[in-house]
Amino acid sequence: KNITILISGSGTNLQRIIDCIDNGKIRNAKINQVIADRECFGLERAEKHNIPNQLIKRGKDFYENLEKAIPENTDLIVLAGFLSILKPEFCEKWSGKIINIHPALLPKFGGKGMWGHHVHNAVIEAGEKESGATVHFVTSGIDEGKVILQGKFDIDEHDTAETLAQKVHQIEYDIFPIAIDLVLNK
Ligand SMILES: N[C@@H]1O[C@H](COP(=O)(O)O)[C@@H](O)[C@H]1O
Repeated sequence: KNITILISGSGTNLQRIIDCIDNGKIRNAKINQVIADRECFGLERAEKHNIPNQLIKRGKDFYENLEKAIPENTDLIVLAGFLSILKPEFCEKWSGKIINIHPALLPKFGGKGMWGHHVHNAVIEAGEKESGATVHFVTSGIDEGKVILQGKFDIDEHDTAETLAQKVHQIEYDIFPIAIDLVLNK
């Protein structure tokens, strides 16, 4: 099965997915394309692994170009730290075939502007006792799609947005491959 991965950043989740396809943790999967919406290190990871990759800059025609760039034979679109909001028409066309990872325990701390340290700061300011990550289906409602898998941990009194980000990443590296394998091989 072919998966297309959309990224915007350093691509540590992309790297984890590449490694888990190589080690068989994710079965029956092949990355047919990596697409970034900005210059980022994730593209270098794809290049290093000889995975077809391209940069589609935001701005005029971004969504048209993105639509055209998704290979016809794609079975699943995986958002791995992709920061552009997908248009409702795109989400409907690929309904049930797009998943995203979010660095918090949805439905809390989701929605517009809730990404990166903004999320972790909000979790700390709210005095939450636990945090984690969520893999969910993507719909036109930002971070509202059906949850596939979550992983969590207890927040300790010394945690900061930085330490939360690191702990959340570890959770992401555990649950994302399992969720992708689940969706692909159901
Ligand atoms: N949406 C969020 O963006 C981050 C991307 O990290 P990376 O995979 O590019 O390292 C991840 O924490 C993900 O939850």
